[in-house]
Amino acid sequence: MLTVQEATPPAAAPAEDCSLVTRGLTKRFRGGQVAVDGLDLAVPRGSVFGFLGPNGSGKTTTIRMLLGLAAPTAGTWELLGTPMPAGMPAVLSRVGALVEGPAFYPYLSGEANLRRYDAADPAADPRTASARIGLALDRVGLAAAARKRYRAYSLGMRQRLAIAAALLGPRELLILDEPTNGLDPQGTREVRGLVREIATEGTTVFVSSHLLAEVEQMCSHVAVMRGGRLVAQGPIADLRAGEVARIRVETPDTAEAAAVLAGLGLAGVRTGDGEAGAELGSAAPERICAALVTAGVAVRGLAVQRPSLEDVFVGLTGEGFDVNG
Ligand SMILES: Nc1ncnc2c1ncn2[C@@H]1O[C@H](COP(=O)(O)OP(=O)(O)OP(=O)(O)O)[C@@H](O)[C@H]1O
Repeated sequence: MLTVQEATPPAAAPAEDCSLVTRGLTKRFRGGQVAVDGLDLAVPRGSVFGFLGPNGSGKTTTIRMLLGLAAPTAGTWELLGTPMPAGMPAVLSRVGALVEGPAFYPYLSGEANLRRYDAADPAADPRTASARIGLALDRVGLAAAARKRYRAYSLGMRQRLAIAAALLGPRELLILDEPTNGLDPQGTREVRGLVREIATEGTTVFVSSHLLAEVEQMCSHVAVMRGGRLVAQGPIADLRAGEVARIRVETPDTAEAAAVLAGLGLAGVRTGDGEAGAELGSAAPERICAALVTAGVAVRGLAVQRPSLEDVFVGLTGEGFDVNG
């Protein structure tokens, strides 16, 4: 169920079914600024979980805390069912992460760059490095370009290589901070497709974004941040279930049209300049059209309007969501 934190306790899947759980996670920076405020996240195993919020809403700070790169001021968290930070050494090899873009050498090939990354991991067995690197390149679709120099890679290829670096070794959880930031539309499509593919292989993906449309296309679940606080989280399908479609009739006969809509038992009947509308509910648009025409209403246009996910967020949070951050 989708929950709005102000109204109900936070959602969600029971902790044992989750790859990532936080309870009251808080970060107050020196100087007093609270960047993350009492965050309760529950990321179901196997989900593609969008961590959505405008720039500055606390996403990167949260991700840095999850990975042990910043210490929380308060709260607890678990990765793969293991309490952190105590379990970090045991769990980190099962978690891939892309936080600040990894630095790659422009004059080395993608493969040689990954070799350097792999060699820096003390847990990785050097005898199996080639197989591991080959598999990671294959998973991100760069096998054919493995020998190409990094500087000849497109933006999308560069980001896919960064994801390959996070996928050196089998991962149960992948944490990606704004993986499409700075990419052109083609690169964005490539990375989105890759994230979906990784998820179908059973890896839970936790991915931050400030783009609502992107999360909508890529994710099964979403959590919405605003000003360091969680305002909603749950499956996107539940968000959709909360949408109320409306029927809109363009007509000079607004009063008559409104009377017909009310007569059909539709809720939320409203009239405006040259139009009348109502909530569609389970009514069939063609029946509404027929009823209007039978009643002598001059129908100039008829449309079913389904609110965007952004409209749903506005309804849930009582404020707008700036999709461009
Ligand atoms: N080291 C720091 N010291 C003080 N304030 C910080 C520090 N790091 C982040 N902040 C502040 O904390 C808030 C949350 O920042 P954060 O980077 O986590 O947000 P974000 O949602 O990831 O945004 P972006 O996508 O722009 O990185 C911002 O107001 C930011 O200025």
